[in-house]
Amino acid sequence: MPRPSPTPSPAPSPAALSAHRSGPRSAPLVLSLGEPAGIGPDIALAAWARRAAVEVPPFLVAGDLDVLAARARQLGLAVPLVAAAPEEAAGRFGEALPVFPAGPSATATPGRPDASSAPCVLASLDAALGLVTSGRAAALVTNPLAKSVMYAAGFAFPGHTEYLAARAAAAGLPAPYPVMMIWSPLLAVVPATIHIPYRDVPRQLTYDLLVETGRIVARDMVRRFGIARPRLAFCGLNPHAGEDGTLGSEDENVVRPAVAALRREGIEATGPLPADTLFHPEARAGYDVAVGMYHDQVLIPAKTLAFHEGVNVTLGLPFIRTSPDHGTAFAIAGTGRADPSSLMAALRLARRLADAEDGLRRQDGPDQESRDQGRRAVPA
Ligand SMILES: NC(=O)C1=CN([C@@H]2O[C@H](COP(=O)(O)OP(=O)(O)OC[C@H]3O[C@@H](n4cnc5c(N)ncnc54)[C@H](O)[C@@H]3O)[C@@H](O)[C@H]2O)C=CC1
Ligand SMILES: NCC(=O)COP(=O)(O)O
Repeated sequence: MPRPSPTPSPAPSPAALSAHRSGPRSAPLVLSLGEPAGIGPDIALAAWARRAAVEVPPFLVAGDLDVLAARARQLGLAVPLVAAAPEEAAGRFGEALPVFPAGPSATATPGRPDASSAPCVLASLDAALGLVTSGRAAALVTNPLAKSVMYAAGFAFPGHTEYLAARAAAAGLPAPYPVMMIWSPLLAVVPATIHIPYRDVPRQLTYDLLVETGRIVARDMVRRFGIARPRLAFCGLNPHAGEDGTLGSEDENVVRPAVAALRREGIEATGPLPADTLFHPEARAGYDVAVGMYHDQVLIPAKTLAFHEGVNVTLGLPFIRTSPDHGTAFAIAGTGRADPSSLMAALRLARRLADAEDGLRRQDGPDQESRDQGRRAVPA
């Protein structure tokens, strides 16, 4: 079988550009399908099935309806599906799971991923992105994709975080730098470096990266999360935050000056702090966001404390994007064992952030609204 090459769709859509006029408050959330051989379809169906019991905001899935229908049959879930435009989704959500048909079908069976799914994954993501940047959907929620599957098919980005920022920037939207945050009511963390090999961390951990990350986190915590003076705790890179420079130089030479620069800008930043003692309850009470130097330093405590409540939020994007904090969980795809709680938390947080953004836009007044209407949408 020829290897599919996932190609982002290039052409701008005039209809999408003008549709930004619709206000997010009236628009539903859009969920990408994610890796079809993983648990994305399972948790989308389960979230809809529990919509009344646990308050799930209306959403529609962008992607292949047949994948969802087949998974519902396999799981024995009576979830009616309806092809719908975003404008119809909220009205249909009570009776059926709305699906915005997009892209080719996938042939991979649950638990057995192969690169043939990549075009289906990417078409769903691009369609969802187009809906959110054109204002037809209020926020983007992404189901997990399998990075190795996408890489094998030629996908040139480490993950959603970097892909979405690149697409926004290519469309002329302001996307300075994408910042990954794993958020739960217990703990919010940001890895300053994201999906890179460990050996590259010290080299990529620069003063500029930390200052820019701190600025974006502080700004989004104020604007989107409503925390008036967010407290940012920066982990050290080395054991004991370098023990005054005796256990590595990065803490003194890179992290401390970056924290000082953020403080001069009025941002409440502290650090470098020893990471091993930053996550017990008393320590957590002292900050709003822990900024880690590498992925696992902060994702391990976040997922250990709140795996099923955790939400992956991308800060620094010109639109709202959330995601469950977990991956494709191939071993349990199609078995009925996938817990949809993290997806439901991602949907609820996306709704909350979109409503907050909408309120701010209204406060900013008609000038801001007309600037927003002039924004370029990322083509679906
Ligand atoms: N946002 C995204 O697109 C993400 C994608 N991934 C991708 O997922 C793939 C698998 O990654 P893993 O490291 O194995 O992590 P994983 O999160 O898929 O699985 C880790 C463990 O947690 C369990 N698990 C995960 N979600 C669950 C749920 N909703 N209910 C019950 N149990 C659940 C799995 O069965 C497994 O035992 C990789 O290809 C990775 O790239 C991982 C994280 C995020
Ligand atoms: N470990 C989190 C993760 O892999 C999520 O990546 P992304 O696809 O949201 O960029």
